[in-house]
Amino acid sequence: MTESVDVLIIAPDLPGYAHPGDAGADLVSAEHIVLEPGERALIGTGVSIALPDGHAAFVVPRSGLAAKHGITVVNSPGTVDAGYRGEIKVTLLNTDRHTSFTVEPGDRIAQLIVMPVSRANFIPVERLPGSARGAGGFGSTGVGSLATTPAATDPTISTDGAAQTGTLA
Ligand SMILES: O=c1ccn([C@H]2C[C@H](O)[C@@H](COP(=O)(O)OP(=O)(O)OP(=O)(O)O)O2)c(=O)[nH]1
Ligand SMILES: [Mg+2]
Repeated sequence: MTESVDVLIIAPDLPGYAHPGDAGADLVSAEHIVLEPGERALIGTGVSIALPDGHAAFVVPRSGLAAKHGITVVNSPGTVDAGYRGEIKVTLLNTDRHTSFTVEPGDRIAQLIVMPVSRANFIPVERLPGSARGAGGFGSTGVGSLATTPAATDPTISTDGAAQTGTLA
């Protein structure tokens, strides 16, 4: 954890970090809502913020709700832009196939992570510089256990020809 930043906020209750060093501050629901199995809803938090320039906040699921109830955030991580002054809302989804999930006002439904972000200057080029990974992705190093992955056990084995040339047309 690096330095803290000042975030201006309008909220009935301030989002809270449960422990020192936590990255996520819990967001609570401002609404009562019942999510049927497979149902999603856009839920208000009553929170509006002004982030410092060069920062964004990300709305991410709580692992406890995910593991115990199958509750997640549809667009995770939801991106809150520094210039956004509206209410932060959470697109909660009940992935459980059998059990509904009830949200009450004050329930902690997601968490907010404030991060520095870079703005990119997108520079058009004909070729990209080479890299060890090259164009390998989407399981190119094997799926699952590292022990059964040739590329992980023998670094001299390349799993993708593009990684040798290191260029993309
Ligand atoms: O989980 C989220 C995601 C976004 N927002 C707010 C803050 C963000 O700055 C704004 C726009 O989000 P995004 O850019 O992801 O949505 P969009 O569909 O591209 O909408 P827009 O056209 O307004 O940019 O909505 C939330 O409150 N919760
Ligand atoms: Mg947008």
